[in-house]
Amino acid sequence: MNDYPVVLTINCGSSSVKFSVLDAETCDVLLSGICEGINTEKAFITVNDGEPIILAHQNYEEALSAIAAELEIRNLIDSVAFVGHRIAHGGSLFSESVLITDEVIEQIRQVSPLAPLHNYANLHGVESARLRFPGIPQVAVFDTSFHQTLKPEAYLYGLPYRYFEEYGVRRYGFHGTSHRYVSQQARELPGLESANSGLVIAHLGNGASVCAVQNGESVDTSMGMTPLEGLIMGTRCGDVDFGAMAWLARQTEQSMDDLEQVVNKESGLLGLSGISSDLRTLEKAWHNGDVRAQLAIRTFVHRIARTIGAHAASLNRFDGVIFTGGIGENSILIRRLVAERLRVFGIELDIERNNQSNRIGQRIISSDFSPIVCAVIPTNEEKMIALDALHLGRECHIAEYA
Ligand SMILES: Nc1ncnc2c1ncn2[C@@H]1O[C@H](COP(=O)(O)OP(=O)(O)O)[C@@H](O)[C@H]1O
Ligand SMILES: CCC(=O)OP(=O)(O)O
Ligand SMILES: [Mg+2]
Repeated sequence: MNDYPVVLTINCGSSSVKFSVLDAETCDVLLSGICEGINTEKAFITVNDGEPIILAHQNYEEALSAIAAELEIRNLIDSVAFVGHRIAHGGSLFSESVLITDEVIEQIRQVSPLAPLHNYANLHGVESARLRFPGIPQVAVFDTSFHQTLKPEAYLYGLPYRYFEEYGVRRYGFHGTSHRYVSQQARELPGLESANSGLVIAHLGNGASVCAVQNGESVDTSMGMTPLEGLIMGTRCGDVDFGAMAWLARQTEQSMDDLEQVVNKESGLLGLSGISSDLRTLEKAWHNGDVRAQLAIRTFVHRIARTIGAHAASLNRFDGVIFTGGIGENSILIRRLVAERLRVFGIELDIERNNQSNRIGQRIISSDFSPIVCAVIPTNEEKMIALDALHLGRECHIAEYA
């Protein structure tokens, strides 16, 4: 290991690659950035909230090359001692983070058809990083791990039980690294300090899910066997009546593969609005009076509020609603509209608190009279990934020198 080791975290999302470089001793963030607009018409990299730089190509390979170039400029490339990767789906093979080996890569590949928008992107990140940092311990941190505490009544579908027994058809849940981080951070907020608390966390990004956390453990979540179930997302439809899909298949003679493409890539905010999957674009259109953008946003909000309400019923007590993810952290409009739909719980936002910028970090946004605390907690999946990478990576170094 070199004198000033750092850990590089790579989080390949469905439309972005987030990365961070953390000091391995102090866990201070030395550098962080994001490549956005992957698989869209314009991709760019932003480092340390600086000016965005346009990328020549809008794919993951280009994003990873740009990240490596930024490390080189800052003489950090040779200091990388551990790499941590976000992997969306670990299936039933992985219930916790693991050191990446050829066998682990093969196992991740096996479950990848269950999260096609993510796991293949995640594996791209793993393969590029292994080439670039040979011999450096690389660790996989799974979105599904935090939800291993779900009870059968929360993870089973109402299908014949033999499909679970013979084919492993069950709900797994995702965004677990984010829900884990946010639920830990929530204990720093007034009113939510108790270890005995019930939270509903809404991770609203391009992918979106709700999680019910009782006493620090995930007890229910809106995504299922794949990251398609639950909320309406950027391009994913979320819950849809299977009967409707069967009817559509017969009417339009589309194959299962065609429809899988429709529900994953052509639906959600994009499909409803016909404009964009990006909420920033839709908010502008909303303010310009675009009817389809307004319909898409209202439908998105309806589903979020309904799902938060349903998840409250999975808790023993209901203390807080926490917003996180790109939309949850930044969209004043979405938080306001969701909270208006949750008045049935007595929830009341404070307008000024809700209007505060995400730059101030975690904050309460409910009024002092709200019986349920509402808050925004900026997620930090990178920190959780780095901590797991450090832990497992150090064990690996110790074993090497033993
Ligand atoms: N200032 C903002 N106002 C409203 N929406 C925002 C803002 N910043 C980001 N978003 C939205 O956040 C979403 C991306 O969330 P993010 O969590 O980064 O996605 P991913 O799932 O790719 O990790 C996009 O819909 C984007 O429009
Ligand atoms: C796999 C869960 C998910 O939807 O991730 P994303 O928010 O990065 O798209
Ligand atoms: Mg994300």
